[in-house]
Amino acid sequence: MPGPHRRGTTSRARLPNVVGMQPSIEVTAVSKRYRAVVAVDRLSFAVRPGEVTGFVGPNGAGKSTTMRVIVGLDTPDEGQALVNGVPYRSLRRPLTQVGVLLDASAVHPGRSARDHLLWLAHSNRLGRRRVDEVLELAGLAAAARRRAGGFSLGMRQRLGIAAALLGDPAVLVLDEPVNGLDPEGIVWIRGLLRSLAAEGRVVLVSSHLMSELEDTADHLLVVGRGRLLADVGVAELIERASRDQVHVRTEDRTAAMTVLANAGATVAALGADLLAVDGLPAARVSSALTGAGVPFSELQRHRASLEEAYMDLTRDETEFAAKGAGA
Ligand SMILES: Nc1ncnc2c1ncn2[C@@H]1O[C@H](COP(=O)(O)OP(=O)(O)OP(=O)(O)O)[C@@H](O)[C@H]1O
Repeated sequence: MPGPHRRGTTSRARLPNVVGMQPSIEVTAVSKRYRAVVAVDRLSFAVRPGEVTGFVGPNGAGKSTTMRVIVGLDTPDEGQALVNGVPYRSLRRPLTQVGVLLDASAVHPGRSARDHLLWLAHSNRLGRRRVDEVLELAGLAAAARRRAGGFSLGMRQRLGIAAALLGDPAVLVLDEPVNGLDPEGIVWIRGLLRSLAAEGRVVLVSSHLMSELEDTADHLLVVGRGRLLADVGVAELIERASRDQVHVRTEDRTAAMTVLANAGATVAALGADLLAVDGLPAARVSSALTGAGVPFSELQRHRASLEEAYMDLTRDETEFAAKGAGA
């Protein structure tokens, strides 16, 4: 069984690898084209330490391409990406500075999980003890000697995360780490990401699961068609999307709709006895209904979910949406 993440990822008290400066990722005016496709379009952002930053956007928005540029696997046509102030390719012993999970299947299928990590550790002059630590941390200790080729998707993800943590890096770039994890694994990765950030690390994590990020991320970078749509705190984005919508429960829906429309609100029915009211603060909704003698049992300001906030933001940017979806 996977072990819980109990006490951070390192026995060291402070981050050892970025002396005299904060760890960072800085992307400046990066563009990347593949023939006719503009995958990334003059994208600029900086990722702050001490927070989990979610990297989100519709399919094909350019997230993986951007992450590949950050870790030197793709060369941008324009612009630059710096990690801890330098291009990734000029880092010495990169595993000790940047932990990367991009493609969890990129493991020699005939090698055991432990041998895979030993090989990586050796290439970066890291000790064997750390290999056993990260196997334990990722819940793979019991499977350490099994061939990685026989691993499930979730186990491969765990192995990829173990590899990313091997060098105790101050910067983490994780593409869809939740992919394939079971519910226990999802809880585990959530705790792991939060504690990595709490230790002052830079944690950039792409995901399609807004519900996951709502519980995990502090900040969001939203991209669409290669461009930056938002660079915003999760709380602020939800607050913005919540607008001033008020939900009212009433037995007399028709009368309530008439009264509120006459008071200047836009009203939509959400259910037999539930209304969504836009354009009127809660106090005015209450006084209008009370004044007209329309009974109601509940009245509360609606808090948008991160999913709703995200859908608002990306509605026009979805390149591969199913025809008719959301219409
Ligand atoms: N090696 C490549 N060759 C050609 N086109 C590519 C290549 N890699 C990415 N693209 C294209 O670039 C665009 C951005 O792709 P990318 O994989 O970066 O998006 P993404 O946001 O990670 O998508 P998803 O959420 O589906 O993983 C897409 O149109 C994709 O088809």
